Amino acid sequence: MTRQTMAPITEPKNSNSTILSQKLSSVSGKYITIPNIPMCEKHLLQDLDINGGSWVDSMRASSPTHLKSITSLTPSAFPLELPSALDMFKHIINSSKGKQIVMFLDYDGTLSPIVDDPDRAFMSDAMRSTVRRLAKHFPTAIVSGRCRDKVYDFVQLPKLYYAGSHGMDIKSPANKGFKYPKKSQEVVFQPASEFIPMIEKVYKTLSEKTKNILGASVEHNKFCLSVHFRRVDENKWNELAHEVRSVLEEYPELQLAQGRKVFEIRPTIKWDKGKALEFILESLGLANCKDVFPVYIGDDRTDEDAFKVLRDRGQGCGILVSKIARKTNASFYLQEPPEVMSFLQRLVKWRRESLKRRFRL
Ligand SMILES: O=P(O)(O)OC[C@H]1O[C@H](O[C@H]2O[C@H](CO)[C@@H](O)[C@H](O)[C@H]2O)[C@H](O)[C@@H](O)[C@@H]1O
Repeated sequence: MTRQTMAPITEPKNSNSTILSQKLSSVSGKYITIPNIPMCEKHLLQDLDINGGSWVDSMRASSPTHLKSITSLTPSAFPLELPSALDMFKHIINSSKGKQIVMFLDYDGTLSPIVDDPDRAFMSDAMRSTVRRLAKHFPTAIVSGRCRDKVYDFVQLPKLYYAGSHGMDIKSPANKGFKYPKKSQEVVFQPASEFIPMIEKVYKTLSEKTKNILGASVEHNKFCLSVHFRRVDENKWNELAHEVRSVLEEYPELQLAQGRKVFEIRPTIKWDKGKALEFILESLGLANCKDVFPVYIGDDRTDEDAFKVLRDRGQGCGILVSKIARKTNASFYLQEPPEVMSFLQRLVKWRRESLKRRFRL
């Protein structure tokens, strides 16, 4: 199944990737258009093991309190034995030698702590100033499930790429600053724009159907929706999942994924945070470059698509933010946002020192 839409441009890396290879081109100075972003297989509640009884287990599994922490596990019990990105900092830096580092940062749970109220997931001033300094040295993108405007309001830094709605809404900075490659282009990219009326309709229906479930909330993320159950009593999860499933059965064009105590509803197009990463590299003129070192830091299941892209490309590294042992395509872990901040600060420090050495300042 294919659709006519705006899309990028990267060479398929494997048979699953059906994005057409096409040179970046500009329409109206800003938009990139190519036909045919394919639809992907629909995932519904049953795909999440949420059918017949086991779906509450799946909802429960998105709660760290039900899982073992990395530190409580012996290495052999933690199959991937991920090393800490802080412990491996020198190794990461050595691997990036002679390459252009490009930073990709998830927002919730990576730059800001997970909190009960999604509207109050503020990042600290210290984290903001760390990201500001980071972006002075490396092209930097925020990649989030939230809608782009909302994540921008939280981050408030103009010289970054922002990829909202799980990568379905990408905008480059107007004024990039000197750290961006000369070849980079200004882009706005929205591959799911035709789904806006449908998302609007489902938002209204789901808000209505869940309004009597105490603590449930539906967040409108423009090209996708988040149904939150962090504040819903566990004995109401069954009812909530039933409502979500009954609505989505009417919309075969929408699929469901699960994040951290949240159902993520999005169009069934083959577009995700991994594709967003590739798109941004392409718009920076770095997609086919061997000397690029993308670093993607994220905590969510949706970030796995980006980790996998890096693993498949054999470039850069994925860093999972988690205190919880889980299967991942990331190469390293950091435990929580404060560790993310330490890692980013070390990166800035290392970069400043190497510039000083180079220019003997
Ligand atoms: O891709 P991200 O930036 O990580 O966004 C994923 C979802 O994050 C938000 O929800 C999560 O964080 C909330 C605030 O800490 C928390 O209350 C919720 O339980 C988490 O799932 C955001 O509200 C969603 O819209 C994003 O899709």
